[in-house]
Order: sequence, then structure tokens, then C-alpha cells
Amino acid sequence: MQDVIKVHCFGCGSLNERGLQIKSHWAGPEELVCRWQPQPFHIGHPGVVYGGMIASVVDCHAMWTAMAAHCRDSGIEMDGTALPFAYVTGKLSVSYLKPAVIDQPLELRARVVDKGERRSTVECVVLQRGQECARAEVIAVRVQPLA
Ligand SMILES: CCCCCCCCCC(=O)SCCNC(=O)CCNC(=O)[C@H](O)C(C)(C)COP(=O)(O)OP(=O)(O)OC[C@H]1O[C@@H](n2cnc3c(N)ncnc32)[C@H](O)[C@@H]1OP(=O)(O)O
Repeated sequence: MQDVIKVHCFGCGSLNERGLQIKSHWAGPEELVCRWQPQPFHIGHPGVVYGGMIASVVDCHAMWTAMAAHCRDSGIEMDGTALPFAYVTGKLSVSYLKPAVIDQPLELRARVVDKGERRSTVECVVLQRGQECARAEVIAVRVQPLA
């Protein structure tokens, strides 16, 4: 999905060579999936992914989830043309349930669970080797394009 909107965002921007370059995809009618391989320098405790990195990946994937769901609901094509809105993070709450090891990919599964006029509440689970290692609730707020 991020391939059609080329941005510099640290989380998803395909034009940010120092960024995380995450990619989000629909995986069913309600859920978007992101798979991300931590790099050795994303470490916190020995062998364990730094929690702030997990929060960063969740943050960006949740914004794409809110945006993709809103486009779907509004009949807006995500075809690379500039969108008339952006989503920003209002609140990000992560529960860390198990340590995530640094040498295995993470799988994020997110969906919009509640939607107001401009607010979308996104739930995201973070899995590693099929085990839930984190769970997050993110509030995404739709705003005017920022640039
Ligand atoms: C195309 C490329 C895509 C790239 C993806 C980029 C991902 C990047 C993600 C980020 O890092 S964004 C940067 C970090 N976030 C910010 O800088 C946001 C800073 N905060 C703001 O700009 C404003 O506070 C904000 C736009 C979030 C809200 O201000 P508003 O005055 O527009 O909100 P308003 O009070 O009208 O509330 C609108 C709705 O949002 C809800 N809301 C607003 N702020 C909230 C908050 N902080 N926590 C929870 N809910 C919040 C509010 O309750 C309400 O919900 P309901 O309609 O259901 O009542």
C-alpha cells in the first residue's frame, strides 16, 4: 500500500532510506497486516527488541489501517493521487506481554474497532512466531493534509 504514496515518514516512507520502510496490506475484509524484520541495532536488552521500536511500527501501521479503512468506507481510491486528508496519532497505548527477540520477524495485525466523525480507534496485536508479544490501542485523528 505504501508503494502508491511515496513519503518520507520514518515509519513507512519509501523515500526515507534511514526509516523502517514498513508495508501494510489488507489481509481480509477488516484487518491489515504488516511484517517487519528488526535489525540488530533495534536492540534494547540483549537479544530483545527495544520497546520503542515496536511502538513506532505499531504507530505507523495503525495510521495506515485507519487511512485504508476510511478510504474504503468513503469510496476513495488509494492510487497514488494526493489524498484530501491525513491521519495523525492522538494516542498510542502499548502493552508489552512477552519479550520480542531481535532475530525473528514481527507480524502486526490491526483493525478499526470504533470510528467517530474524525477519530478512528485501532487495535493492533504484535505476534512473533505465532505468539502475542504486544497489544496496542491507537487513536488516529483525521486532519487536513499537513503539507
Ligand atoms: C500518506 C502518508 C501516511 C504516513 C503515515 C504517518 C504516520 C505518522 C504518525 C505520527 O507520528 S503523527 C505525529 C504525532 N501526532 C501528532 O503530532 C498529533 C498532534 N496533535 C494534534 O494535532 C491534535 O491534538 C489532534 C489533531 C490529534 C486533535 O486535535 P483536534 O482539535 O483536531 O481534535 P478534536 O478535539 O476536534 O477531537 C477530534 C476527535 O479526536 C479525539 N481525540 C483528539 N485528540 C485525542 C487524543 N489525544 N487522544 C484521544 N482522542 C483524541 C477526540 O476525542 C474526538 O473524538 P470524537 O469525535 O470521537 O469525540
